[in-house]
Amino acid sequence: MEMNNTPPCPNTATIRRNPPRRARATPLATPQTFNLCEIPPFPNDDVLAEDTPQTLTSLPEAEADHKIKVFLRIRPIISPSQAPKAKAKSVWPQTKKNITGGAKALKKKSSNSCLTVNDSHSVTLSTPLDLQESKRTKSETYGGFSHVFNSDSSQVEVYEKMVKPIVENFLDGKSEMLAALGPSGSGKTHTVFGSPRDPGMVSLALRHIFKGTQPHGSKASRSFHMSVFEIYTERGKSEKLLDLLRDGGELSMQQSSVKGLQQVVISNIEEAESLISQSVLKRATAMTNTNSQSSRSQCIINIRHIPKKCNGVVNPKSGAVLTIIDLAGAEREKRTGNQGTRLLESNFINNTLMVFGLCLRSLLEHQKNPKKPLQKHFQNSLLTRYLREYLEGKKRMSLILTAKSADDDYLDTSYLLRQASPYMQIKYNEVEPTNMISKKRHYQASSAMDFAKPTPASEHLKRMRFGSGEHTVQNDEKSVAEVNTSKKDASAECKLDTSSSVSFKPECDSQTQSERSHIIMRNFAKALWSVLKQSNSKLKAAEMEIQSLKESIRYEKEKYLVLKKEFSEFKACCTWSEGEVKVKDGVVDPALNMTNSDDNTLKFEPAVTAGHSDVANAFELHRENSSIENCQIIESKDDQTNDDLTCDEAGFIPSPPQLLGITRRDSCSSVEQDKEPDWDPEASSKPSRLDQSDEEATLDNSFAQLDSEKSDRKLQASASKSAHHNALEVEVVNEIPNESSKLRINQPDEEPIHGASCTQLDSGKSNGEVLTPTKSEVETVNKILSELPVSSSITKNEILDPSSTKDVYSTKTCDVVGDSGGVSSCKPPKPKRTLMPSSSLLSRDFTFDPVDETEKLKGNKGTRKLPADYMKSKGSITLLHMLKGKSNFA
Ligand SMILES: Nc1ncnc2c1ncn2[C@@H]1O[C@H](COP(=O)(O)OP(=O)(O)OP(=O)(O)O)[C@@H](O)[C@H]1O
Repeated sequence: MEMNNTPPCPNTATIRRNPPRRARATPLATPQTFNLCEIPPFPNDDVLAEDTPQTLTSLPEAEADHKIKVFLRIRPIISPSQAPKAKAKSVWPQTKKNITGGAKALKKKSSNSCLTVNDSHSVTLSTPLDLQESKRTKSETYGGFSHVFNSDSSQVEVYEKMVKPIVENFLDGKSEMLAALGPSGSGKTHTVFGSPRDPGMVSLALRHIFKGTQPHGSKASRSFHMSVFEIYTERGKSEKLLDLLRDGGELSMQQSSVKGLQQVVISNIEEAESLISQSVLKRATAMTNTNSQSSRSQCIINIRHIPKKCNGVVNPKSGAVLTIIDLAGAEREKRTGNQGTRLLESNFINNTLMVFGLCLRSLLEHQKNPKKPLQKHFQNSLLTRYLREYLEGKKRMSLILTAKSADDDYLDTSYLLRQASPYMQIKYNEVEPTNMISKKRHYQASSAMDFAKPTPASEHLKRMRFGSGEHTVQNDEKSVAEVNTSKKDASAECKLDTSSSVSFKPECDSQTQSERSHIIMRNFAKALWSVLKQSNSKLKAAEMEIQSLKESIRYEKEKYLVLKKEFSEFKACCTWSEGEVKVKDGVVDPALNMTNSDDNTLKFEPAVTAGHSDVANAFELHRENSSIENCQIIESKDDQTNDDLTCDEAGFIPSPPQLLGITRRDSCSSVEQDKEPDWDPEASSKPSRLDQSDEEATLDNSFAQLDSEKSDRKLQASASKSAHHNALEVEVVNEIPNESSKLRINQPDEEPIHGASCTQLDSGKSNGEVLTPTKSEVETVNKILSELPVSSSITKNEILDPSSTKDVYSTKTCDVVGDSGGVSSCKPPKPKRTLMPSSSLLSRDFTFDPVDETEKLKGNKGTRKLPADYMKSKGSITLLHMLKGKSNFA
């Protein structure tokens, strides 16, 4: 139906008013003389600012700043009667467009609007009545626009809200791109270029640029260059580039760079508007059914700032490019009715716009899902190749969507909104820093000067470029063309002397060195600052850890104090009385401290420790009148620590080996522990017999008990003592049969020969069997007694009768001591400071044969059990041997 109503495409003709194109001569670059100015201070504050720009600005604003801005402008509905008027007013220089044809072609439009502005950021697209049957939805709402300009919006309003921020960013050194996108006749060209009476964004931006630079006197420090070119198709065969500036010709593109593009220096608004009007006249346009002056090409306007060198330092506030693109409108064949060349142009335009949209869609999908690779759609058209960095999100880009709101334009508007509204979600991947842009431009300009004849200095400059790649090289070439174009302009500030030979002044070298140093220092400061931040975070973490450790230490200290207090309280619970040790809770620390009281009673101050609950020791050492020394040690069978006992010099000092010599009830007596040691006279009066078999049995029993009750250490010590004296027992019995006044010195782990304790042991084993000395022993004893000069009081029976009240050895000891010390023979010698073991008592009076078996025993020191053959008779033989030695000594 629409096809039938569409008028046939008029015979349109593309008119170009530009002069014939001819090849330009290869430009020669010349060194540029730069004015020296003051070096800006190093931005320490900016580099070392603690707050990043993201933190300074609010998050939504910062996030929005890194997204593509999409604006929507709704063209007013133009009635057919207004069309000629509008046509007459809109175009600056009237071209030879087929105005009449276009006017005729203008179809009578519906006055109904399908597009309603909800607010400044959203619109609602309503389906026209004639299409509601075929459409599922009656209306669609599109939101998220940076701003929606309704049909009443003026150019100035659009500029203020859309382009002005872009221009300000451009003046601040940020590259920006603004592209007008929409269907044919929607007002793209009107928005971009406008008319002399109603100038568009380009003119307003130029006015802003020069208005803003003039008051600051920045004419000397800022230089703006402009280049305008178009991408068109010639009969739909191929894409071509055309420089729209005067004397501009065909251009070529390598990668993403346009070769041979003129860049004209513009110093004021008049010059700039003159260039713009010339470019518009030169641009290819044609009359279609939808637009009497439809653009047939993609027009690209670049306003670039080439920074001037000031003492070799680029002004960081400069160096950016503002790109404004007036895209050709998408056309539907049904609407335009294009045929022939127009149809080919229409296909080219639509294809270019499709590639443009594919690039943006691929970028959006790639950003949503990084695993999805970024498609290289940009390679499919010159436009997208040129805009590659923008379409890859590396530079800032804004889109102005122009839409027609009439019901007849519903399909075009719906397609535009559905296609372009997702673009507002695109983010900039990496935006070139301001300073880097300026430096890059500077290097491009520097390279342009050295283009004709590369010198070592120029090679040095190339090496200094950041992110150097083919694109940079191409930009250099582009800059060469631009710079060489600008030299033709008389008003250019930096005129290039083409006649002069190419040379690189040392000044430039020093300038580049200074710039390089500047960049290095800035980067170093940034790196240092990042390191400091990391260190600061680590330091904070370490401080937190230290704090937690302090807390734990404090807790442990408190715990320690509580335990200490409990310990002191427990210690206080242990009461001590003279001459005895009372243990509470059954815990006594075997590490006893002994003190000598005034009444010569040794007190043991046990240190109570945990883990000894089964220990119940009571030691009592009592000394009376310093003449009689009684020592009684009551030891439980669980005692395992009596070898730790010590004694001060004033009294009895039971060194560990000595204590081992004290009679141990568990080994030599059957009396129960925890009782006052009872001396069983009956047991002591029992006849004992020195029998080898019994001795062996007794020894075995004794060792067996020791093995089960004593530690290895004590056993070794005992064995050592027994090795010296081989089972001696000395017992001093007072006249008064007081058990507490008994002094027993016994080697429990050695072979007991005489005495009550031995009787006890023997009784346990032999069941009362009477032991009778052998004949050889009797003879030996008689012989010895006969040789002893001081043993008149000792009879054979006393020696051989173990049941005698007086211990033969005790008596013998008394006699010996009495002889040597002049003390009564019935009393023991004055107490020594140390309690010598039984072996010591004998060894101090007896001289031993060096070839004694004791030496042999040393080899068995530490063994639990002596050889059987050795143990059989050594006890008695050793005793006799010692007695013999004593007699020899005497
Ligand atoms: N906002 C507007 N106010 C008044 N007139 C407008 C407005 N927008 C567009 N026009 C008029 O509409 C007509 C078409 O506009 P324009 O040529 O700018 O469309 P276009 O999108 O550039 O079309 P094409 O893509 O075919 O070049 C022009 O005569 C223009 O003056």
